Amino acid sequence: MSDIKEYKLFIDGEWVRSESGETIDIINPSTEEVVAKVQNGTVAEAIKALEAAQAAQKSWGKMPPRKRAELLYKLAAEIKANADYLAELLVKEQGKLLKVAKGEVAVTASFIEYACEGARRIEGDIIPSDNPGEQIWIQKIPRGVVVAITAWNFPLALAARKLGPALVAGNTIVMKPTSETPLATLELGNLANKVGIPKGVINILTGPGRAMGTALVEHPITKMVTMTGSTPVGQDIARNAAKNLTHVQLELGGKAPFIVFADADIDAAVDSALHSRFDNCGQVCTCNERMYVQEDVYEVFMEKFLAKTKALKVGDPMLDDTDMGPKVNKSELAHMEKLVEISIAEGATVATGGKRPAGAEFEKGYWFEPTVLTNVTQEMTIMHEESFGPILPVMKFKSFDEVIGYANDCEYGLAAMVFTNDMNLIMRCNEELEYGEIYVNRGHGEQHQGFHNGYKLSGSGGEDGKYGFEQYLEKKTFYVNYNRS
Ligand SMILES: NC(=O)C1=CN([C@@H]2O[C@H](COP(=O)(O)OP(=O)(O)OC[C@H]3O[C@@H](n4cnc5c(N)ncnc54)[C@H](OP(=O)(O)O)[C@@H]3O)[C@@H](O)[C@H]2O)C=CC1
Ligand SMILES: O=C(O)[C@@H](O)[C@@H]1OC[C@H](O)[C@H]1O
Repeated sequence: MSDIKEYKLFIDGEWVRSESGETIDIINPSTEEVVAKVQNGTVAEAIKALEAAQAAQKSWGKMPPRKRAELLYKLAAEIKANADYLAELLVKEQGKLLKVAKGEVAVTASFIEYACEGARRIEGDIIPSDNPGEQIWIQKIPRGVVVAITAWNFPLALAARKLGPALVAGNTIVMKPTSETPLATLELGNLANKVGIPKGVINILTGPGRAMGTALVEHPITKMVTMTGSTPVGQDIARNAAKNLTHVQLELGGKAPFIVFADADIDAAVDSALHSRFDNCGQVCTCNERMYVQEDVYEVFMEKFLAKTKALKVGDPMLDDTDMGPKVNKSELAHMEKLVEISIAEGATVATGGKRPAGAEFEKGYWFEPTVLTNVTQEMTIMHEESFGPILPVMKFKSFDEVIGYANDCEYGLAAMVFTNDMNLIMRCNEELEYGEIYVNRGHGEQHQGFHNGYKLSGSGGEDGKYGFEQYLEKKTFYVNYNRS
């Protein structure tokens, strides 16, 4: 009897095996071992989950928001109570460092708790009409059934980022985590049952994104799709959602510029640049994807930065002194190797890294060295294509206008990072950088009360904070005429 756990589909509060009779292997990126199996769900099961969510939404949406929040606070508490188990599951399925996985579990709970704080802030409007004896009421109501489709880099946190506001607002949810890293997300089903969240409010499916995802997006029961993932898939979802003009919220790819002006605190900039590129093996949507250093400080900056990059310890993500784990899968590793090959062919120099690390411990697993590329030009592929991995091209620049031109020369518009102590420069960057999220004198890292909002091909709608919460609510306008003389 295999001791590899087989997860089932979580539909209407029950765990069910897929009618497909097929499963998907979940691979540990550090060892290439199969750590679990999940159902290769079918379109019919996707529709069954939507129907369960629709049925449950009728009573869930009528529950006082505070009552909904009480249940979700309990879910957050259970997530924290199972932090070690969930963190180790994330390490096994995604390869992230245990210390980062523990952080992800904490953020998962806090995403839900933050959403719960909004339960008593679902506010509408009462507006005087132009007509005598008449009022205009604008009410905020749940949309209905929300479909949440998530990526593999922070799978549990991304699920909670959507589940929290969706459910507090009175919607029910069908979640389709990525086939790469669904395990920790599936565990939310057990915790939901444990705290008494009614059957059908949360449904969790696994199966091929293209088939199952499309079925979920196109179905008329679906009243909103919230998705985190790549730009091509986000565009696919937008096209498919158009069939029913379903509301979409898309958090997609990025190519964040990291700009260091001559007056910057160099040591602070070096540390932020290092973590904003190599944390989570560079698999963060707001990562420092390309760096621009003003020529006056380029040498001193690069000497410090390369020394710290070379000192990063790649290895077993379960060990506390490890700085970077593996890429999530084989194809992502191949993408790293391809990007380095293209960069060299286009004239770049590998200042450090650029290949799989040597050593017996790296024979299995999707390992790649922290890599810095110099002698790059703005026209090179690496300055435009998202790597979403531990590869950092660095360029010198002379003037403000030059670097702003480089930074905005991009099809993405999610995040940018700027280091300078000159307030005039800070305000000019704020005005001229075409990015939805700008970090000044610090590395990346959103906060729940902010607004995670990508311009251009980085997304549409944005999430987090009060503006993200609003997306989960529909508005109903009510003209009340009592002018009866
Ligand atoms: N802006 C942000 O906040 C973030 C952006 N990202 C971006 O995500 C990308 C990496 O994540 P990755 O998981 O590879 O992204 P993908 O776009 O490949 O997949 C994202 C999700 O979409 C599903 N999916 C795939 N095809 C379809 C479809 N046609 N219709 C509906 N759903 C579909 C996938 O399922 P399956 O895996 O089963 O195919 C997965 O659950 C990077 O580009 C990164 O920049 C990542 C994190 C945050
Ligand atoms: O999705 C990402 O890459 C980031 O938004 C990341 O996801 C959850 C964490 O809180 C964010 O840093």
